[in-house]
Amino acid sequence: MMPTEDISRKTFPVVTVTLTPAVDLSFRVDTMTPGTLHRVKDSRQDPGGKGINVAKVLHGLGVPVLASGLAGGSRGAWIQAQLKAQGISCDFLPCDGETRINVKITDAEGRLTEFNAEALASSAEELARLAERCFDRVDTGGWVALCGQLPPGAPSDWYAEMIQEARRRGIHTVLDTSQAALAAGIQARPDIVKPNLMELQNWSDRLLDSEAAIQRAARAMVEDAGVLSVVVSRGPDGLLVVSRDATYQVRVPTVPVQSSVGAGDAVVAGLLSGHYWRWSWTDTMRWAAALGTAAVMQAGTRVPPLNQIQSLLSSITVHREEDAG
Ligand SMILES: Nc1ncnc2c1ncn2[C@@H]1O[C@H](COP(=O)(O)OP(=O)(O)O)[C@@H](O)[C@H]1O
Ligand SMILES: O=P(O)(O)OC[C@H]1O[C@](O)(COP(=O)(O)O)[C@@H](O)[C@@H]1O
Repeated sequence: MMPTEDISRKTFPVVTVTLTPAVDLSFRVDTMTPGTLHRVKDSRQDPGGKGINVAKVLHGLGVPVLASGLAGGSRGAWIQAQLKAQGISCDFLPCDGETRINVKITDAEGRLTEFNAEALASSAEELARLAERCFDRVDTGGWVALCGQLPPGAPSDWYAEMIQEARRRGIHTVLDTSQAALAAGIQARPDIVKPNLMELQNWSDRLLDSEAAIQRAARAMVEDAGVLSVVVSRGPDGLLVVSRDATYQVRVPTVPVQSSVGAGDAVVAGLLSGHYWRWSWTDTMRWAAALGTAAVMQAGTRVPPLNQIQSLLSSITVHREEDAG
């Protein structure tokens, strides 16, 4: 019998945190019409939740990663069993209750309709234990990816506290969340924030109906809050990347869409892998956009194959727009 890996002492260059995991149930239908019967063409079930998706992609790329978080019930056990079967190291604390199911429906035009159920509540003790275990397992100089909404019961500044503690320990952070957790989290100045357009719009409390408005909102995140880099994912319009001294537009090709679930998580994995390999920022942005675009070409949240990611790179453009300073 193969000895099982003892991960209790091992540290990793990247640890992902998923407080709100889910079993993602993905359906493909021709058209979505409320109030009618839909015959499902394809269906699949994936371990889901933003940090879990980031870990799956990083592992697929060969970047050592630990998926951590909270998971409850038989679905929580299923998620961990699936990750372990794929060879992904995980460290989830058990919590009371049954992990949610999120339903994702993609129509023939690639449009996604999502039903995300309420996540399990977590207690202050569980969150404190998780924070401690997460920091025990990340390399100094490594990265913690704080991904997804906060569960009921968590204070809205939980990510902000994690970011501050990470900085004290010499650990970098990437934040991918929404609503109050995003507003509080950016005040703690993570290294990277990855909002999608809707999350940026909610944060800025303005209609982002022009290129100039989108850029102003992203720049405000950098200048008002002090975030180092804001990477705005814009679906088929690629990425807008704003840092202190520059703004970049990353344009992606038109591709056939199987499912856009997890595309943003693939972008986060792309940013982390570029940092892990010490690539230039331009190469990292191009790679992250290629991962997002390759992800939409897969059913559910299947990890895109390397050759597909590589074949997209030449059709992705990175354009530096301006020097702000
Ligand atoms: N229809 C699409 N065609 C090509 N690439 C896409 C498409 N939708 C998303 N992507 C890629 O995936 C990335 C993340 O997508 P987005 O939908 O903005 O993220 P999120 O899942 O966070 O909402 C985009 O920046 C882009 O690279
Ligand atoms: O924590 P939230 O905001 O409910 O999101 C959870 C969902 O996000 C996902 O991670 C997908 O995220 P993205 O499409 O934004 O990359 C799903 O796997 C999961 O069902």
